[in-house]
Order: sequence, then C-alpha cells, then structure tokens
Amino acid sequence: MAANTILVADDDRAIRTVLSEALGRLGHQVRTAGDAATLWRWVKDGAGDLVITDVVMPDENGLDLLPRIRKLRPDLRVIVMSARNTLLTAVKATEGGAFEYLAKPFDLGDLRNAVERALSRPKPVPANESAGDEEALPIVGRSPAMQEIYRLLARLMTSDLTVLLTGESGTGKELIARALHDYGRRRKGPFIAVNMAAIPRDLIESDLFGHERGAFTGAINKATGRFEQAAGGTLFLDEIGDMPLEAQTRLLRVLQEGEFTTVGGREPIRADLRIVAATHRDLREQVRRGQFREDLYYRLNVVPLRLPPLRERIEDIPDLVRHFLNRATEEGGSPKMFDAAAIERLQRYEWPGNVRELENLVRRVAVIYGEDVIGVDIVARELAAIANAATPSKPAGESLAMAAERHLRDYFSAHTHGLPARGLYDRVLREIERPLIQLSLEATRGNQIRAAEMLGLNRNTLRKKIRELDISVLRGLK
Ligand SMILES: Nc1ncnc2c1ncn2[C@@H]1O[C@H](COP(=O)(O)OP(=O)(O)OP(=O)(O)O)[C@@H](O)[C@H]1O
Repeated sequence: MAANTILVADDDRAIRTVLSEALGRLGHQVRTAGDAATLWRWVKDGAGDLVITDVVMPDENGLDLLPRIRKLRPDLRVIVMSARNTLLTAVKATEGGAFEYLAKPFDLGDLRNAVERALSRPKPVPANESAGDEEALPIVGRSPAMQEIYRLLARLMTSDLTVLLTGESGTGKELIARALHDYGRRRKGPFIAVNMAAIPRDLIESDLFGHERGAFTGAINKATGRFEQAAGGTLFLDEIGDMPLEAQTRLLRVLQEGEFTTVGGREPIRADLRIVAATHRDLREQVRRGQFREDLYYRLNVVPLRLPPLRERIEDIPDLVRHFLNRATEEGGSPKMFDAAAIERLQRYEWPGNVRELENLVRRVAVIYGEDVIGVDIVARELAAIANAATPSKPAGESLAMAAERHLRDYFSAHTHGLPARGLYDRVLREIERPLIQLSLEATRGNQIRAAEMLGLNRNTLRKKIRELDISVLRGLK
C-alpha cells in the first residue's frame, strides 16, 4: 500500500506510541495529538489521509468532532476507538459516519485491518441522519462478547439486512431486535413482534400473511396479517424454529422476491419491512431433520448474531445488577446495593435462565429484603431456593414425570416477573409428543404402521401428528 499520512488523537500517550509504531511499520507517516483541538486544526489545514481518534479527550469528545470532519472533508475516513464500550458509543460513531469503530482494548491486527480497508476502499459513504437521542440505551454490558454485538449492531442500524438472533432463552434476543428497530432507519415505522410458539400452528400463516374472506372455515372476513401491519417498520419473528413448513415457504418468497400473497389471495403484495428472526433452537439441526427449509435458513442467516449465555460473560453481572436495582428504585423501591461477596457469588452461578433469571432475582431481592446492602448470605439463600425449586429430587432414578416437573419449574421460575407466552399447554405437549413420536419411528426404522401399533395410536392419527409436528420420516432405515 502507498504511504499515507494518518492522524492519531488520543490523550493516552501509551496508545499514541503503540499506534505510531504499528502504523509506521506499515510504511505510513503518523502524526499524533493528545487533544481534539490539534486534530481539528490538522483536518482544517487539509492534512492527513485517515483519522484515528479516541472518544473521551480532555477538551472535546471525538464523537462530536465526527460530523464536523464529515462536513468539511467528506472523503477523510475516521476510525473511532473507545474504552466507553456501550452500544450508544458504537451507534453514535456509526451514525456520525465513522468508517470503523474499535472497542478498547483492541487487537493491533484488527486495527491494521481497519486501516488498510479505510485507505483502500472507494469513497465516500453517504452521511446519515442522526438519531439525536441522548437517552440511555437499555442494553447493559461491556464484556468483549457484548462489545462485539454492539459493533455489529451499529453496522446493521444503517441497513435493512435480515438478521438472525440466536441464543438461549433470556439472553436478550427481543431486546436486541427492538434496539435494531429503535435505532435503525426504520425507527419511525412500527415494530411488530410475533412469537411462533404462541400461535396455534394452523393459524400462523393467516396471522402472518393475512387471509381473504372465505379462504378457510372461519375466515368470515378478510384480514390483514402482520407483514402488512409491519409495513415501513420491522417484523420480529420470535421462535422462528416453530414456524410450520407452509409458512416457511411463504416467508422464503418474501425474502427472495420481496412480496407475498395472503392466504386465499392471488395478488402479490410488496413487503416493505425489515425482518429480524430469533430462535433458541439449533436451526441447523432442524434443517438436518427436515423441520426447517435449508434455503430459508440461508436467507435468514444473512447476518447471524449469537447472544452469549450469561455464564460466558459474568463480567457483565455487576453492571446488570446495578441496572436492575436502579429500575427497582425508579419503580418506588428504596436504593440498594449488592456487596462484593454477593456479586462474586452471583458470578459463580450457572444462570440457566440467563439475564431474565438474574433480573428476577435482583428485583425479588429488592422488594423482599429491607437491608440497604445485600450480602452474600441473602444471595446464597435466594440461589438455594431456586435450586430447591428446580430440583425436587436427584436426577438419578428420576421418572419422566419428575423430569418434566423439574423442567417446568425451571421454566416458570425464569418467568416470575411475567407469565410465559400464551399457548403453553399445546407447546408443552408438543415438546413431549415430538421426541416420543420421533424415537418411536426410529425404533421401528421408520415403519409407521408398527410405530402406530406400539404407541397405541390409529395410523391416520400418527400420520397427522407427524405432519403437524413437522417430523421427518427417514424411510428404509436398515
Ligand atoms: N444486556 C441486557 N441488558 C439489560 N437487560 C437485559 C439484557 N439482556 C436481557 N435483558 C433483560 O432480560 C429479559 C429477557 O430478555 P429478552 O426477552 O430480550 O430475552 P430473549 O432472549 O428474547 O428470551 P426468550 O428466548 O425467552 O424469548 C428482559 O427483561 C430484558 O430486558
């Protein structure tokens, strides 16, 4: 690459030195400044081919400088680096027109990579309308895993790309989907969330795509679906793994052709929305089993975003606890804090219900206990109560009913702040029916007649269930 002049602004001398050396080694000229004013002077004088700036500097915030740089010299690319690793910083950097955002501490390899891209890619990028929103973002966490998510989110805000959020229950998938909408370019449109697991399967297609009058028994009037309701905005398809195959086919068409038809309708309707999907299941496994269309999987997975379980980012626990305590105080509780030993105890717990479970615990403690400072004894008592509720007996020698009860207790205790989504009865029965039928078919090598006999079901009933549960039958297994 030809030698370029790179302007570096950071009030930390060590960082200036490291960057000078690293970029000098690539053959570039490097000018370093310890404040924003010097950097701005150089930019005004027309110096430099690339800017690398810190956010918090003694005289001015680097992010405030961004729009001015963009206005004066739209071709000059800016890489923002910051130790203030919140989503807001990443979003502001991107909205301000930064070429790349690097959370400190960063890898020098990543920096070199960003510099090379910034100096070699065609220019310029159109400026973006600013959100102008100063309110604190609801997403908490500064762990490396969350910073990577913020970086990606900030990039995704300015596009309409389909996003697939994966992660265990309670990791914040809906929260992230909302942030994508609230800070994205469709924020003025509606945000419509639909949970596939909460709608009876035979109603999903008409719920999503709408239906014509008389399209099926009970369709007395024409009805618009969620796709139309979400026009101009974002449609959040939660638990996408529960979408029946027919609805998957229609969704695929939306993603391929940008249009859909209502159930019973013929006229194609243009789909003007962004789709964000989420699942806690392993969709690839579902593809392998024939329960999820492979072509749809690839269309949805344009930008995969995996939300890590809380146990993989325990460094976020102190911030999350503070956040939920503040919420409790705002709602009228007295201010409280957890002491260091209490936090450390929380960090040693597994959190199967992830952030939702932590939120429930903190809010419960905030209400139940009068102490201003919550110590490790209270936390230990609360965690023991969760463990007792979740495991009434040792799993060894556990009956099916006991195992089911244990799972359901876990499920309910992860929802103490609100009830699980509607349709729980059918959902739970399906969870049991699916493995039962699947394993029966495996045991009879795909022979449905024998499986029906073994189960004591009528053959037609078995066939209907196989269809309803989207179970793939591997025939001819030897
Ligand atoms: N990073 C975070 N910062 C603050 N709150 C969070 C964070 N992640 C999750 N939460 C909170 O935890 C709860 C669960 O989050 P959310 O409903 O988004 O999870 P989910 O992954 O969609 O769960 P499910 O798969 O069960 O639907 C919500 O109250 C949400 O506000």
